[in-house]
Amino acid sequence: MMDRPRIGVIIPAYNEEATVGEVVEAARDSRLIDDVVVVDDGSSDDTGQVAAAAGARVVAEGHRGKGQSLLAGARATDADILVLLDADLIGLRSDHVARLIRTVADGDAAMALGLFDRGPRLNWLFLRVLPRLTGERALRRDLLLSLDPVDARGYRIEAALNSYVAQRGGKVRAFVLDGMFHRTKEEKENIPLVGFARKVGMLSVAMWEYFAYRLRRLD
Ligand SMILES: O=c1ccn([C@@H]2O[C@H](COP(=O)(O)OP(=O)(O)O)[C@@H](O)[C@H]2O)c(=O)[nH]1
Ligand SMILES: O=C(O)[C@@H](COP(=O)(O)O)O[C@H]1O[C@H](CO)[C@@H](O)[C@H](O)[C@H]1O
Repeated sequence: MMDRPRIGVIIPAYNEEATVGEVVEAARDSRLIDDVVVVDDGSSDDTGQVAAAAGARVVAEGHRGKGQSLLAGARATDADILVLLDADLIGLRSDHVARLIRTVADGDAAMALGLFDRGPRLNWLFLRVLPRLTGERALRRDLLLSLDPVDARGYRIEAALNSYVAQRGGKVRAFVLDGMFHRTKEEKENIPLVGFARKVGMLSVAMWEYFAYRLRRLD
């Protein structure tokens, strides 16, 4: 019988003590997981302690940005397939994680994308019309590590992966993870306007790179 692929979960986390524990627990509840790595990206709160208490392996090497943290997590495991999860998710369930894994493990797609549940109207828009920049995805570890680290920096990594996989003819399967959403930046910041400004900054980078990557080939 062929050995089954080893499955690793990589969770980049920057000051996510409020939610990282539940995300780790949802990942560990899925019997398919061999390794859960939280990359503490220089948090000033108890993110690392909360993640370790929930049963994750914690990698902490200072603050680098989201994309660089995901790559550090991918290098810290020998899993064949990786599930990438944000640390600020609310309502994540083990069956959500299992669906992401099975989509790739069963050969149905090279990359699976799990989108927030924003309600029927917005779900259609985010699934069918808008760039699918979700942080919840599954793909082979060697595919992620073959992306040029320059293209993986910060918030551009999702846009880069979308183009990188598409340019290689890889199939992408996207679906809504019912009932799942996240703590928004407005909720994370003491001053909601600061959170909104951070969100605009993040989306500006992601959207700029999304269109830039569509215009050039990623090696
Ligand atoms: O410099 C950063 C910025 C973000 N993140 C993590 O990347 C994920 C998504 O980031 P964010 O929450 O800023 O994006 P949003 O969820 O608002 O789209 C979260 O787990 C963050 O903790 C990180 O590890 N380092
Ligand atoms: O899901 C999305 O379309 C965007 C924006 O979601 P919100 O407007 O913050 O609810 O959030 C994603 O964008 C970032 C940049 O690509 C990713 O890093 C985040 O993980 C992802 O949540």
